[in-house]
Amino acid sequence: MIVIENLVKTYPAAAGAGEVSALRGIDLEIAEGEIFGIVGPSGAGKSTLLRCLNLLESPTSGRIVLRGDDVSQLTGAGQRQARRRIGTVFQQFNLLHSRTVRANVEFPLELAGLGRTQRRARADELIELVGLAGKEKAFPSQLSGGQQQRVGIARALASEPDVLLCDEATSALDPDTTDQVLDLLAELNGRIGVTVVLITHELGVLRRICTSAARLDDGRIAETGRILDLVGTPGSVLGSAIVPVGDDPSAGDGADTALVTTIGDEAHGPWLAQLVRKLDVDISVVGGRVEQVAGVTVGRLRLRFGPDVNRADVAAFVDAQSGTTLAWGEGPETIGAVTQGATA
Ligand SMILES: Nc1ncnc2c1ncn2[C@@H]1O[C@H](COP(=O)(O)OP(=O)(O)OP(=O)(O)O)[C@@H](O)[C@H]1O
Repeated sequence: MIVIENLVKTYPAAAGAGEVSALRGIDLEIAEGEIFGIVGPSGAGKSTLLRCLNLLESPTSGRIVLRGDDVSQLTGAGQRQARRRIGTVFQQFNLLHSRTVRANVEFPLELAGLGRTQRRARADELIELVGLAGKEKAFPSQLSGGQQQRVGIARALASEPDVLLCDEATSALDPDTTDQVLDLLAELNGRIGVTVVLITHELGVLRRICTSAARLDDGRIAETGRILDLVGTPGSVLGSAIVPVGDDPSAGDGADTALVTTIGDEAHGPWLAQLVRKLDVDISVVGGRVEQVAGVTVGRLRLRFGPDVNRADVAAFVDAQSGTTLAWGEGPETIGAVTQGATA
């Protein structure tokens, strides 16, 4: 659906002091029907990437290919047409306050030159789709934040885009409303098949609805993959952040420690008791967490082993369990400046 090739964006620095490299060569593929999360610390380049994707900003070099068409070098009418293929949902909703809900949703259709009857029919259909039937004549100030964001989503869908780009779309909402809006995005993805790309600093967003994700760091893609693959990859910073177990209270005392990750219901059998019985080892559990990730139960345990543990035997035992991976040591660095979020 979207192929980004060696995307570079450089800005002139303030007071003519050289250049700022916001994107340093991004390569990324987003498949049709994905809910794709892009995370990273402040200044990593998330907003710049989003502005390049919705064609508000021209890349310095590189390509953005949308369903086979290079959209990064377009200008004028071609660019305006391509913009309609990408709907954007904004953090602060960006609604027109003097217009009703219906008129807000109709706005992009007006710009596209659609007739009144068609506009109204399409707007009302979208308003119903986002769960706001009956609110057509309300003004944004008469709606809650979550309802306003539903209007923002309906408006972004008005021109039947290939992709819905969400720019921190739930950051201004409370945790319950965040969950409702995320669930709506997942429902729309399932019902109308729209590909969703979410820029976020909330790991809870990735856990709740994303199928794949990328971590941006200093203008580069530091890692990317299917969410459950990242979670099951020992050493994945993003995987560790999605299911964190906290710091090891006994770190640095020389004991053998390991992180064991279990993915899926099959993996949640009594493997720990069996491990202790089979290898006759002493194990302390010094951290743990169970989360629903992309609708699947994921568990992570931090284990501390007694002296003289045979690592090869433990690794062989864990390897033989389905959906289970093991990584020796305390785990990767934390992601930094990304919040866990209240959402499940
Ligand atoms: N218009 C601009 N002019 C100059 N530098 C810019 C401009 N926009 C962004 N930058 C710089 O590019 C880098 C990436 O910024 P960007 O806003 O894309 O990061 P971000 O990951 O979205 O951060 P945040 O999470 O804080 O919004 C930063 O160093 C920023 O200062």
